[in-house]
Amino acid sequence: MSLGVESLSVAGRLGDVSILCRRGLVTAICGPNGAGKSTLLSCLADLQAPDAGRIVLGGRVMTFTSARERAQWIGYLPQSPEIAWDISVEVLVSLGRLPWAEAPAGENAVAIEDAIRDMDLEALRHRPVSSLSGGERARALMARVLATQPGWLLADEPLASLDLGHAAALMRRFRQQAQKGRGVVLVLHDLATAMNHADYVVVLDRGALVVEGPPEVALARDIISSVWKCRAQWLGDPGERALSIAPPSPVTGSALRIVD
Ligand SMILES: Nc1ncnc2c1ncn2[C@@H]1O[C@H](COP(=O)(O)OP(=O)(O)OP(=O)(O)O)[C@@H](O)[C@H]1O
Repeated sequence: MSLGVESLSVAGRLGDVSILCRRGLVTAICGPNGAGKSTLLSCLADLQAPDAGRIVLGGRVMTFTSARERAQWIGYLPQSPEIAWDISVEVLVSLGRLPWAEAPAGENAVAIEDAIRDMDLEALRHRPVSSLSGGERARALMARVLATQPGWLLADEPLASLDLGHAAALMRRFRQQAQKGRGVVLVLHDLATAMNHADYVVVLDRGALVVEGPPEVALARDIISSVWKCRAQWLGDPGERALSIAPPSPVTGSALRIVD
């Protein structure tokens, strides 16, 4: 089943964008600051009504009978999530099971434990969220989304606060989620992560769709040059690529890649 938008417009932010994401795949949405990535993701999450166009799930206009049903289908991690109460990590993660409150208690407990383990939060489970570092907090919020086990996982810059090891581990989790048949859609600034870990890449610029396709097509150096205004070069082998950005003066380049 696919999730996408058809001719979507949000005044001043997105214009006439159409894309289709597929379950079982990791889709990355890339683009410079202000390109409309977060706006697109929040529309896919059904949290923002477009001015024109439609959001489609399985080929039909996306409609849910209740907020609970939407939460069962769509797990969403915003770019700057807020935590309203100073609860413990374990309680925060367990909130991810609210959409499945009627599921057997054992099933909910397993989902919560899996999410806590997957995000390396065992040692922090009893800590109040106010005492966590930025990256620990980000992992706890991601665990809450994973605990829901929704049909679609939508995450806006999920790696932004994570160290290298936790970022690599989270990308492995996203891959596993896709292999379980879920749809995974990530806003990513790190183009090497998108190149190495996404199956499909959507590039936005100034509210418009520039290109979509396999990473090597959508993130080709001429596209990086025209969209990000950088002279860039891919190094290494497929799946382990690093992006070298040419400096303004011919001194040195720099490259960083995350490899499993
Ligand atoms: N609430 C809002 N009201 C008006 N304009 C907004 C609002 N939120 C975002 N915008 C504008 O819409 C455009 C797209 O914003 P969006 O947050 O979707 O971009 P983005 O691609 O996610 O950017 P970034 O990489 O900086 O997070 C930007 O020009 C932004 O300034």
